[in-house]
Amino acid sequence: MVSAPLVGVLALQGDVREHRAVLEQQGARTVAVRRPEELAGVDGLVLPGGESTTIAKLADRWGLLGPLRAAVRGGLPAYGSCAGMILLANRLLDAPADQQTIGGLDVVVRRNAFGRQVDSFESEVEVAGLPGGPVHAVFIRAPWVEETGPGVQVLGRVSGGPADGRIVAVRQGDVVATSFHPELTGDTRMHRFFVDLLR
Ligand SMILES: NC(=O)CC[C@H](N)C(=O)O
Repeated sequence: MVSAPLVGVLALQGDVREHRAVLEQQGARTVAVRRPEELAGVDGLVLPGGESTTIAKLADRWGLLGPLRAAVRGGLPAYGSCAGMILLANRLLDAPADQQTIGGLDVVVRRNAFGRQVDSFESEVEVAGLPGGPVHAVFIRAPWVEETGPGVQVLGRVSGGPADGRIVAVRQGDVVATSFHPELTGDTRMHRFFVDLLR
C-alpha cells in the first residue's frame, strides 16, 4: 500500500505541467522523466498529450524507448492521454511508417482520427468506473481506438455526432488511455482513478 505513489511523467514534450498538477492534487508525488534513470522507483507512468511523433523521436534519441517499453511490458501501470494513447498503442493507423511506440495496449489507434471539421471539439463521455456522471471530454487533433484485442476493456465511447460510438477510453490491466485530455478541464476523476490503481 503506497499512500503517496510516485508517478513518472514523460517530460519530453506536451502538457507535462498540467498532468503533474492534477496528479499532485490527487496525493501522488511526481517526477519528470527525461532519462532512463528517472524511471527508477516510480509506481506508475503518465504519458502526456502533445505530438506523438515528436515525443517518440525524442524518446528514441534520449535512449528512453527501450526502458519505457521494458517498464510497461514488465507491468508498470501507465496512463496516456491523446498523444499518450498513441504511444501506448501496439499498432497505429495514419502514422508515418517509421513512427515508433512504447506499446503495451493491444489496440489499433488511428491518429488525428476525427478529421478536419472536428479538429478540436468537446463532448460528454460516460466513462466506466468513474462515478458522478459523464466526463466533459476535450479532444484536440485526437486519436480514437479503431480495434481492441481480447484483453482490452472499452471504458468510453463518443455519443452522438459524426463520431458516434467511437472508442475513446480503454484499459488493459493497469494500462489506461483516453483520446481526450482530462488534465485540461479541472475534472480530476480520471487521474484519481489512475492514482487509486497505484495505491
Ligand atoms: N492533443 C494531442 O495529444 C494530439 C495528438 C497528435 N495529433 C499526435 O498525433 O500526436
